[in-house]
Amino acid sequence: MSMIIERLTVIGVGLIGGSFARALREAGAVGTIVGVDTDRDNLNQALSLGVVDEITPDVARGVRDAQVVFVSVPVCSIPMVVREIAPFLPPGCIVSDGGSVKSAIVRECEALMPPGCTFVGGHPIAGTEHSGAAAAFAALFTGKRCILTPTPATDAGAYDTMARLWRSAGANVCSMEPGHHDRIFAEISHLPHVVAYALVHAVGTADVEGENVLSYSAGGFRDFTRIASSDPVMWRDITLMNRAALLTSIDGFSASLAELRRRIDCSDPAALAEFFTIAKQFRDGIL
Ligand SMILES: NC(=O)c1ccc[n+]([C@@H]2O[C@H](COP(=O)([O-])OP(=O)(O)OC[C@H]3O[C@@H](n4cnc5c(N)ncnc54)[C@H](O)[C@@H]3O)[C@@H](O)[C@H]2O)c1
Ligand SMILES: O=C(O)C(=O)C[C@]1(C(=O)O)C=C[C@@H](O)C=C1
Repeated sequence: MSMIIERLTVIGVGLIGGSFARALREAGAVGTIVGVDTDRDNLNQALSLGVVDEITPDVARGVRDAQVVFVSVPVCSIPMVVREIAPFLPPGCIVSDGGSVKSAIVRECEALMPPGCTFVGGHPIAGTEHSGAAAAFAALFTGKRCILTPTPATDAGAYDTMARLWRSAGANVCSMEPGHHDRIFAEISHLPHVVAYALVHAVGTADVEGENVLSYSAGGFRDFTRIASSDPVMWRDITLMNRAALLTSIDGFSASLAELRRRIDCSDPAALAEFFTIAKQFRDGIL
């Protein structure tokens, strides 16, 4: 793989920013990688683990001479970080992100770009429940989707550079309108996380004759709730930023749960088997 850019700055060297850095280095797609993070311990760890080549807590110094700045912090902080770096961006710099919500970020960050610089929204559809530079690994994006969310304001060359970087990180790149992205991921990603957190909350506080119910958890509960171990700040921000679409998804889920409850309450075997069969067919179809 040939080099695509000489200098990349990653702001937020956690699971996603660190994995992007590791994957690009392994592919030989970047020269120097600079890491910026507000968590000094995490930043030092990123350097000692070889995730990045240089570190600084100072964003102005961090973006100096960067061809691409990749912002990978919790979604509500992304526009704030972009506002902070905007006066220091070198001419022609591309700013991109890995945030799980797109409409508000793309709208606000595009408006913050100085003349000659371009914002390209992005979202890799891969992750784990772990956080920080130590959790980052190069293969995270291999064979996974990365959605870019260009608008009429997006420079074609900048889009092409981000698409090439993500492909060299192993991802399959596609593009999507930001609002459409947010409605889809409210259903397929944000709703399951909210349901998993709610389920663990309910079972964790359930009182069955004073027993610690969680101590009886087995494969089913553990498989279903892995994602409830994800970072609370990341999910606080996602639910706040995609509030409207997520509330619609929660209403759809509540109706589905209410319908299942009704069928259980009626002790109707055929209606229950039908409900479970339809859900099983959907689930088997994605394996
Ligand atoms: N974890 C996933 O499964 C996943 C998947 C796809 C996209 N994302 C998105 O990627 C982004 C990062 O998530 P992550 O899982 O890598 O989180 P993470 O907690 O592993 O990393 C985020 C890093 O950002 C740093 N940070 C926070 N605020 C900062 C600021 N203002 N300036 C500089 N650094 C700051 C934190 O110290 C941390 O090291 C989020 O926007 C998230 O929505 C996450
Ligand atoms: O596998 C996980 O732990 C994830 O939650 C990853 C996951 C998801 O599949 O919903 C979470 C958030 C993202 O924005 C993209 C991917």
